[in-house]
Amino acid sequence: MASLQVGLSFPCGPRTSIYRFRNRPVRCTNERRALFSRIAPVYDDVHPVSPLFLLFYFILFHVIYDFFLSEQLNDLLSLGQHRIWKRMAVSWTGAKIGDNVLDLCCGSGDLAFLLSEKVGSSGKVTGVDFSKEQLLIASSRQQLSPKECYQNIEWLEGDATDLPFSDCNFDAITMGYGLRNVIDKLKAMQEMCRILKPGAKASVLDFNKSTQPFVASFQEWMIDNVVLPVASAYGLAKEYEYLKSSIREFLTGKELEELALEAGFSTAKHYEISGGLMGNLVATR
Ligand SMILES: C/C(=C\Cc1cc(O)c2ccccc2c1O)CCC[C@H](C)CCC[C@H](C)CCCC(C)C
Ligand SMILES: C[S@@+](CC[C@H](N)C(=O)[O-])C[C@H]1O[C@@H](n2cnc3c(N)ncnc32)[C@H](O)[C@@H]1O
Repeated sequence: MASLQVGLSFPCGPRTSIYRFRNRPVRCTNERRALFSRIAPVYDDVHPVSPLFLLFYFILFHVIYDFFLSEQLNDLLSLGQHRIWKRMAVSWTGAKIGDNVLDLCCGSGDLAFLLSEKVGSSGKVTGVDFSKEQLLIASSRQQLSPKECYQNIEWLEGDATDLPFSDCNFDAITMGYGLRNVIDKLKAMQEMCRILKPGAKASVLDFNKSTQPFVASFQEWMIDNVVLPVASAYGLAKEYEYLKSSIREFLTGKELEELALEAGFSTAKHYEISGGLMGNLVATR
């Protein structure tokens, strides 16, 4: 699979790069990419100053948005719980110092940064996402952090269903709030299985599609009455509206376990988190 580097004039460190390796022609996939790119900050590209200043404003805007809006929004909506859920997802991978690990659908990089702390400077983390806007935020967060180990992260633009890695490559994979948004979920799981080393784990964190009517109703009530009103105040109502239908159309824990086995994993266990509102699939190759 050919990898073609995108010419981004972004002040990245020597080990930071963003690659593009394939455009997916599927309209629906493009729509989802557009949705996540809209959630990433937009900026005014008609500015009568030099390209260097433009770049500066662009980075500043992304950083401010990321730290003071995006982060706060998920913190607010989950009462800070999403940080704990993400730490749990990383722990479940069993990643350790020196490992070569992957964060699929990395978005602005929360899980990749946690993985980076686990594997240390002797390890390597790759963050893959199909939204360039999300990757730019991730990259700017990396550049602004004083943490030395974060220099072990590389960002790649790509599709979870068609990954540019050889077989048996990674010691662990995380995927946070990604699989629910992927159209061909079996293909994504097959790709994860293919690129993991034998015995290595994929940890897939997402909203849980509960089979208990009370939990499912409470989850929907929270989305309608807490998440949507708060997201509206941030101008993101449309983007968050998509949450409820995507959870309804998602797979239950049992179905996720079956999907992982069908994709070739040898074992799969789904754990419910926070009373069944969230879930984490742990699949071992
Ligand atoms: C970080 C979180 C979700 C990421 C996320 C996933 C998506 O699929 C999206 C789709 C469209 C827009 C945005 C996203 C998105 O940000 C999880 C935390 C954020 C949630 C919005 C909070 C959900 C609240 C729960 C329903 C109830 C929480 C109860 C808690 C124990 C207090
Ligand atoms: C809700 S965000 C989650 C980001 C991050 N993992 C987190 O937990 O904060 C979902 C991300 O998945 C990405 N995504 C969705 N489908 C994808 C696909 N088929 N291939 C690559 N990335 C995808 C989106 O661009 C978005 O950044």
